[in-house]
Amino acid sequence: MEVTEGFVDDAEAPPNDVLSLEPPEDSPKNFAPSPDFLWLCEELFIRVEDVKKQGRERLGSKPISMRYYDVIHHFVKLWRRTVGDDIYPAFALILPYRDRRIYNIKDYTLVKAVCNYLALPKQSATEKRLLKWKRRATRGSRLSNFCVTEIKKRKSEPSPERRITIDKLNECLDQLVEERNAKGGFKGLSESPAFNFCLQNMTFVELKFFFDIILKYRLIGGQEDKLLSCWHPDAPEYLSVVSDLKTVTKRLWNPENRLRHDDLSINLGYAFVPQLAKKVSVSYEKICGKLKNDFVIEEKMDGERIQVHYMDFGGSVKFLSRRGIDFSYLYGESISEGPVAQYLKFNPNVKDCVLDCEMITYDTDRGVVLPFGLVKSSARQALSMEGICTQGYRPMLMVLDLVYLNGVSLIKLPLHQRKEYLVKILTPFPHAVDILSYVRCSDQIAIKRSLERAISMGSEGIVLKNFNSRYEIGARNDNWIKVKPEYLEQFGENMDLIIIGRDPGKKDSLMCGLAVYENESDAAEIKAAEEAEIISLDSDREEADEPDHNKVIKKFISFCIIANGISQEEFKDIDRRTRGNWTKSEDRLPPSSLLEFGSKIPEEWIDPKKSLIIEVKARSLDNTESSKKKFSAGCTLHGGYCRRIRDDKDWTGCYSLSELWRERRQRSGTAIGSLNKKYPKTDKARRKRNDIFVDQALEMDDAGLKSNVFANLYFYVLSDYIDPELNTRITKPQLNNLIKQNSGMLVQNLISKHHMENSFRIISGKLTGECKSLINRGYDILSPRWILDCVSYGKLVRIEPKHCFNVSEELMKIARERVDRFGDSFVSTISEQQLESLITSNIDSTPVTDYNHMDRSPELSQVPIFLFSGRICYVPEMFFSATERAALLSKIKLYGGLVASELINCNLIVVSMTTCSRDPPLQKLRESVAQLIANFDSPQPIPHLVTSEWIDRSIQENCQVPEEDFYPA
Ligand SMILES: Nc1ncnc2c1ncn2[C@@H]1O[C@H](COP(=O)(O)OP(=O)(O)OP(=O)(O)O)[C@@H](O)[C@H]1O
Ligand SMILES: [Mg+2]
Ligand SMILES: [Mg+2]
Repeated sequence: MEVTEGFVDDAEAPPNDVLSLEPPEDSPKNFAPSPDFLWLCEELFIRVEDVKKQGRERLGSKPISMRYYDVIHHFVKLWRRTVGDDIYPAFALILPYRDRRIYNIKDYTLVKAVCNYLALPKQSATEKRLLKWKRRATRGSRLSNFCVTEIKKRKSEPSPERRITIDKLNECLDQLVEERNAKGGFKGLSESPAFNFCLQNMTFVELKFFFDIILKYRLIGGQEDKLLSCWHPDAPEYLSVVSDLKTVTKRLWNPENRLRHDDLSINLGYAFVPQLAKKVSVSYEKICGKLKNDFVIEEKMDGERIQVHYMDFGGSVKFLSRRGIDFSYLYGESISEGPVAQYLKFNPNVKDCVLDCEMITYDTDRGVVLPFGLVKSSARQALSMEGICTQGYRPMLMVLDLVYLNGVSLIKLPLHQRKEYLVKILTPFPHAVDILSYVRCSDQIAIKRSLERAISMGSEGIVLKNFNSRYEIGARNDNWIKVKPEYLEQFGENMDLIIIGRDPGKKDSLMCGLAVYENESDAAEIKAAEEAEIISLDSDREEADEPDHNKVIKKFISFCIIANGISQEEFKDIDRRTRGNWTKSEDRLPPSSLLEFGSKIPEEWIDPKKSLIIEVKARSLDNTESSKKKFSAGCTLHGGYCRRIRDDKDWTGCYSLSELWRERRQRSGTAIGSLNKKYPKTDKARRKRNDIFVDQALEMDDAGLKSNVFANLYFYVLSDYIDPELNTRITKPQLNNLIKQNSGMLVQNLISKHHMENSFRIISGKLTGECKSLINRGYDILSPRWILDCVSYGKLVRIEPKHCFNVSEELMKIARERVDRFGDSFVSTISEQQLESLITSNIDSTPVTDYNHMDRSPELSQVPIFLFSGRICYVPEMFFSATERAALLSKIKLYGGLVASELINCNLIVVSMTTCSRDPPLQKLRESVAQLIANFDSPQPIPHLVTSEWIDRSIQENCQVPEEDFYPA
């Protein structure tokens, strides 16, 4: 069908009211001249401060939030009655951090400029005092107070003929932006005419708030939403869609005129928060149900989310990140230029439109789309126009959705219709602009097949979208579901954590935190707010633990320390971008309403709202008793690694406590805990994988041959065993098997009398009921550890404390004499696993008898020879020469890793560095990996696949680096 200008009007096209959604032409006007800035200070800022000062002590019976509301309501009414309908000039000053103007003024800059203005000598005592203002700060005091105090001492208050109006101040600020950002001619703040004009003409009261504004302080801290919703009930939500105060105030000035849901929508030229995909861990069947058995399946592309605003027939094009950062200078500002924009081939009748896309990287040398990992690292260095297309890479726009067309928002249309329109208006251009393909499906088999296919193609996963769903701005719900394989040796997805603390002495570690959402705020406040109709309460109970952009972050809590993966440049970058925002903990701790620590307190902390987000690779969760106390989250990450600074996210994008809990719940799933999740007992294929330990035990005993180690001994095995170092479960049948293979005899109960006391061993790793009663009857119970050690050493090892689960005093005494203070055996040779135990116990100073109950120690991974501990690597022969492979294997073993002989047994696959993602052997290998999940009805953990470079880099960095960055390209 030919596309005609009016095709959106066709019968099947959007309902008519969509067409009438053009923004109203009339814009708000003020009838009175601009009020004085002093008036704003007195009518709003000071009154808000007064409420804050009075605090929670009740004045009359009004709760504090009502008192704030009164002040704000009064101000808004006053503005409307005495000034007019355009409140933008005031909002820009009241909400400076929401204002787009960038001044680049930090504490330091301001202090220097003020001292300069006071004509103080360099490094004066005053200057030093001001720079250290935080030390003297009591709660609620700010740098602006201290600056004004110093000015007061030396200058008298000016009494200008005319006060500075709000408009005049805004002009000064505009000018300040220009001065501060002027290329080449950059001047210090003290030389700024705009700044000096304000200093000379403002009263002390005004000055204080002026300083706050240029420092982008939260002037009415916490009351922003009240202010916005007092002005217009839809303003808070609308601001979250358009992220621009000017747009909000221009559109929303008559409270009678409510936005329809659609208006919380796409605005040409302004970033909106894109719809996100939700991760669910349920069966494919349930997923189908959530998607109403009618959905499309797309590949999950790994790049950066980007939205294209195409305007004026391509005369102007904008590429916006989801935070509204404009990347048009990189990709092109109109269709006549730029590495991407010039390839946007739209039907000539398209005047304007908005596309939801993913920007990926295309390898021009080899003609492939780069797999994950490389995209990000290549994009990171390529933030200049020159950088972006050189070195054989180029950006490629993968279009996912069409959400706006010729003045009309399409978000109400069902997905399939948006997709149909998309292909009608846009012609792909090879390697530069493409439309993501999809298939329509209805059952779980399709999901499973697609996931298998994604794995065998080396892709990140798939995204499923309800065929008939509308586009929901900023939502993350069941209409878009992402399905990725789980990975072995990894805890959930990478987490985006907020930096909250650091120890400046230790240059290489950062404390990170989680967000806690406001699910239940203080009951009195909710009531007051409800009465005042200033917040709408979320009634959707089911989604209660679902964070989305509408939810408010209540506070942050400490979670972990990240010591790996942060390069020197990244440290400098973090430091530069947070300078001036750090507080020494010994001077002052953060209010616990903002940031909460456990027993571990960093030397310096930062307000999370002024901090940065890093993407952290999460290997496993440590919820030992000690970490429960150390971090306010009640657990911590073990082996976390910083993959990158997330420039595309701010503090609101922080991973949350509820997400962590969901992940934990899902991991614990059906069985007892995370250990079991990997190897559900019920499943055949799983059980096979579980043979790994047995294999190893046998392998150590020379090529898996049976031995006579247990000849003439009888065994009674009571329970499974969880190996504390490998985090692996060895089941009772496996233990029995191991005993049999090594010539031991099994008894099924104790009634059989045909054995002699001293040729009989009871084995248990758990205090079961039966075990208890046997202990009470005076039997010695040995740990399965003893079985494993005997098999490993190929002989009956002498009983040491670690082999004793519960034994008589006498036996324990003998056992103790066989080891030194740290439990190191005087007799047996030592395996790496055991050395690991020794070192752990040494560090923890755990009593020697406690081995069996020990957790894998986090400190351990810092010892280089345990770098790969827990890793079981499958190194397929076909990718290496014999010598190469032998070298690699010894490296793995040297650093504590194990080698598996079969794919099914491994938790990491290593191929050679020269392997190309399209090599047929690699494709076959990935197909085998895909087969691992073939018999399951929900996503299963699979091993990561890396090139041998991962081994080298891990050794070099002395920690396991992110696997996804070492995928064969
Ligand atoms: N077919 C697709 N449909 C929707 N989103 C896709 C698709 N392919 C890739 N994406 C990307 O996946 C992201 C959502 O996936 P996910 O929530 O796992 O985020 P992510 O890739 O980890 O990145 P982030 O942490 O930024 O959200 C989207 O923001 C988008 O950038
Ligand atoms: Mg992504
Ligand atoms: Mg993510």
